[in-house]
Amino acid sequence: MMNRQKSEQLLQCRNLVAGYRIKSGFVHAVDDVSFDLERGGFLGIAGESGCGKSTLAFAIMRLLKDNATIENGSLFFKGTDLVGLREEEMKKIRWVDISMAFQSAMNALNPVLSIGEQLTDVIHAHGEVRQSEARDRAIEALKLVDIPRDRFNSYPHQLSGGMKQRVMIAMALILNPDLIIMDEPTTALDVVVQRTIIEKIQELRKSLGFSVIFITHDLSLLVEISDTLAIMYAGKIVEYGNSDELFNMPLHPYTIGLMNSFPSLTGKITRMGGIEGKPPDLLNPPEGCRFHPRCPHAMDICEKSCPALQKVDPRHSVACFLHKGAENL
Ligand SMILES: Nc1ncnc2c1ncn2[C@@H]1O[C@H](COP(=O)(O)OP(=O)(O)OP(=O)(O)O)[C@@H](O)[C@H]1O
Repeated sequence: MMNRQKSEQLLQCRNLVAGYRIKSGFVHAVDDVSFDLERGGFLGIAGESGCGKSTLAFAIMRLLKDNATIENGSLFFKGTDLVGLREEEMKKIRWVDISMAFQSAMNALNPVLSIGEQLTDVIHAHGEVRQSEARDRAIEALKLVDIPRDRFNSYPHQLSGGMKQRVMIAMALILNPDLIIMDEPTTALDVVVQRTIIEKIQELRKSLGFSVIFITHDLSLLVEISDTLAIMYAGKIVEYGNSDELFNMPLHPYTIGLMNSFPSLTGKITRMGGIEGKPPDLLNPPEGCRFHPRCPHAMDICEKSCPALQKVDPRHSVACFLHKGAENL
């Protein structure tokens, strides 16, 4: 992973459509989503619960639930479209090139296996490796996240929540992937532990060179830690771009609503608020812009037509008719 060119694209998601088939129809969880991720980059994806963040993450891993499908679009990872890959090919990429730290470490770790066994299992599952070597690599991975080797034989219940989460990160790192997807990795932890873990992730990212997609409902956290931000609303990216720029000049009324609801940059946030109403049912999303029923600036056109994500400058895009034509400024 050394000597990478900073501007090289690692992942290009194009017009991705994914969702769930249920008796009453199709749940439009990810609808025409596009974004880019550079090697070594840190993309934050924010949005309220149910807006499709986890579906997007699992679509990239090709680990969608049985009733879910990718209907359209592409996911170019190092030039290969993951969408078209057979499962055997995807198995060679999953965990090796792209790994994931799941939402809740409490449930993701196997309670009856020691953390050492769980880490070495990942290594053995992806190649012929002697037990002693797998053990050394597992201890090394634990060391990266500041877990001492004498914890190798500990069971998950013997560890604190923060330690379990760091074990999950060690597991995601163990095969030296290019991309780690983190889905609410610190949400269950208190603020101090959360901050320590995020600092650790940033430090490792700089030394090892992997890229991160960090998914959370906590936009105030993302603004601090991401290079690039994507704001999702009801299955769509409504605003996308450089984090500082988006923070200093949010354009979409939804992003502005989220920014206005920050309690503090360091305080604990339990849920995003500050916007009247609730997100739509993705089984029957509203016509036009999906945010229009909640938007304080909705115009006639917003009810009829869905605005495309358009560049307002090279590092900032928004999907909103209030900014239609802004690309010509
Ligand atoms: N197995 C399923 N069958 C049908 N619909 C589903 C299924 N799983 C998720 N959904 C729906 O898909 C939409 C997107 O869900 P998703 O979990 O991706 O959102 P999210 O933003 O990650 O939310 P959270 O932060 O709560 O995890 C929601 O409307 C959800 O109800």
